[in-house]
Amino acid sequence: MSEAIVSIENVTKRFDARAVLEDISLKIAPGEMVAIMGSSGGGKTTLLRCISGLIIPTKGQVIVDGIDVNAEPEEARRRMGMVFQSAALFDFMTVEANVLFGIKRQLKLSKTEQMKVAAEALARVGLEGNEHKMPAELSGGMRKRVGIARALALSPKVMLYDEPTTGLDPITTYTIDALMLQLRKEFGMTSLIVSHDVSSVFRTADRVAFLHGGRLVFVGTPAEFAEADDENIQELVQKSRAEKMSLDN
Ligand SMILES: Nc1ncnc2c1ncn2[C@@H]1O[C@H](COP(=O)(O)OP(=O)(O)OP(=O)(O)O)[C@@H](O)[C@H]1O
Repeated sequence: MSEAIVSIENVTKRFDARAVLEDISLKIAPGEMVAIMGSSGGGKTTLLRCISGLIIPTKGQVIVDGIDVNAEPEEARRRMGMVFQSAALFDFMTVEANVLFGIKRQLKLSKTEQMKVAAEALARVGLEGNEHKMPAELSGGMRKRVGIARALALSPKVMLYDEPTTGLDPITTYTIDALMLQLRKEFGMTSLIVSHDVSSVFRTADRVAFLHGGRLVFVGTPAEFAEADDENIQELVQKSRAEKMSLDN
């Protein structure tokens, strides 16, 4: 693998005495799309939070673009864009104001330049012309797009997506998948995607990492994942096949 842009090194996280992550190591190459899947309570969100610096591992470290996330959290966070499950928009602000929020805080730009960066980010996610709408006026898919635009506006090298397609219908899911792939094609964006959605993962991910009980029990391509000899993985794959068949009929 070329030099990793994200390097998770022997990360253990305990809450009180309970280990929620146990000795996780994973290297992600620039431009790679890696899905983090797993059983409910397996530790996916906790791992994403350790990577983003929102929580500090009990042991081990995370290096993002050469920066130790625990030692220099602000510097590391500048390299990462976080897209939250609920999109986490401010409901009392317009779409444009939501995207401008991080730009104003993090980028030293004139007002005109700030507006230009926000407009470009909204255009990249296909939301031009929606600047003055309120979040309540948007569909679930559009809200996710605003969340992506807000992260994208700060030009991160790595995007962290927490369940980007949960709660979306299959067609909207498809458009969000296409958008994540487009960002890789255009900017070589590295992505870590926490997901439960096997179909979406198969469309987008280069590799799948599967967490069970806080341990990384599988890392491999989607094709290897589909054939993996692990009962929790097979349960998920079979469930997804059954859902797909019922949708097709
Ligand atoms: N701040 C916390 N304090 C104590 N326990 C926590 C905390 N955050 C998470 N946990 C526990 O850690 C375990 C893993 O949680 P996590 O949210 O990372 O799992 P997950 O794989 O994302 O689950 P799900 O798919 O259900 O969202 C759970 O048992 C959870 O209760």
